[in-house]
Amino acid sequence: MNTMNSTITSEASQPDEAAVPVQEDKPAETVIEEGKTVGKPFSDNAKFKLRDVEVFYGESRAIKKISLDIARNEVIAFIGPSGCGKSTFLRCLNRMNDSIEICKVKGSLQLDDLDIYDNKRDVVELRARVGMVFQKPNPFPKSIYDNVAYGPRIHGLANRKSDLDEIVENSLRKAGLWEEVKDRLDATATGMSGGQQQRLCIARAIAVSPEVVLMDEPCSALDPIATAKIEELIAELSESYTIVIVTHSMQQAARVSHRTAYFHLGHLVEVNETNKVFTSPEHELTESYITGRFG
Ligand SMILES: Nc1ncnc2c1ncn2[C@@H]1O[C@H](COP(=O)(O)OP(=O)(O)OP(=O)(O)O)[C@@H](O)[C@H]1O
Repeated sequence: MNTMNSTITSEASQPDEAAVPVQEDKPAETVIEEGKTVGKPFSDNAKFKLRDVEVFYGESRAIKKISLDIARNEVIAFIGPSGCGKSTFLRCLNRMNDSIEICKVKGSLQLDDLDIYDNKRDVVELRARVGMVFQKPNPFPKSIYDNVAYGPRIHGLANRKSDLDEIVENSLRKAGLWEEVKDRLDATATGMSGGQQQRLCIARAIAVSPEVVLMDEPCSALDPIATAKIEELIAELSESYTIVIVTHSMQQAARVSHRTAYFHLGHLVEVNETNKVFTSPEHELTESYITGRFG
C-alpha cells in the first residue's frame, strides 16, 4: 500500500489540502486518507500497474496519489460523482492528456513492463495498444470501410487489399455491425445511426488489434436499444481485451464490469468486485453514492 501523506475530509471543490466540513446530506465524519483505497485495488495478473498517480491541471490537483492494478481481460468500471477525476485518470492510460498543455502526470504508470510516460515512448504505438472510444461517436467523414481501414493503413498492418478487407470484415463482425453494413461499405459513416456510429468507432478501435480498449461514457449519447447492443458487445470483447469503462450509470457498471472503482474528489476510495460494491460496499462514501445520497 502507499504512504498516506495526509487526511482529507470529504466534500466538493475545496482547496486540495484543506480539511473541510462535509455537506449535511453526506456522511458527517467521512475522511479519505490520501493514497488509501479500500477493497481490492491490486491484482496478480496486472495489465496496468499504476502507482501514486497524480494529475495536475496547472496548480490544481485532479488526481491524488491513486494506485491501482487493472487485470488482463477484465472489465473495470470507473464510477463517481461528476468532476471526481474518472475521465482524467482514464486518459492517463494512453496519454490522451498529452494534448492538454497544462496537464501534468506524476507517478508510475506501467502497461505490462513498459513505462507509459517514458519520454522516448512512441505515443502512436501506445495508442494502437490502448485504443479509445469516446462519449460521442466520432467517425471520420469517410466511408464505413475507410473508417475501419484507417488504423491498419497507418500502422502498415496489411500488405494486400485482401488482407485489409479481412481486417475490416473481422473488426466489423466483432463490433456486431457486419450484417448491417456489409452491402454498403462505401457509404459515408456519418449517415449511420448514433448506435451504429458508436459500434463503428469500436470496430475502428479494434482494427489495430489493441490489447486494451478505454471507453469514456460510450453509451451516454445512445438510446436504450443501442446501449444494450454496446453492453452485449463489451461482454463479448472482454474475452479478448482488457476494457476500462467510465460510466455515470451504476446499472451499466453492474451489468458489464467485473470490478468497479469508486472515485471521489480525485481519490480512489474503493475498488472491489462489482457485485460487492453494489451490495455491500466497504466505504461509507461508496455506500452513500450507490444509494443515491449524492452524485
Ligand atoms: N482540460 C482541463 N483543464 C482544467 N481542468 C480540467 C480539465 N479537464 C478536467 N478538469 C478538472 O479536473 C477535475 C476532474 O475532471 P474529470 O473530467 O476527469 O472528472 P469526471 O469524473 O470524468 O467528470 P464527469 O463525470 O463530469 O465527466 C474536475 O475538477 C475538472 O474540472
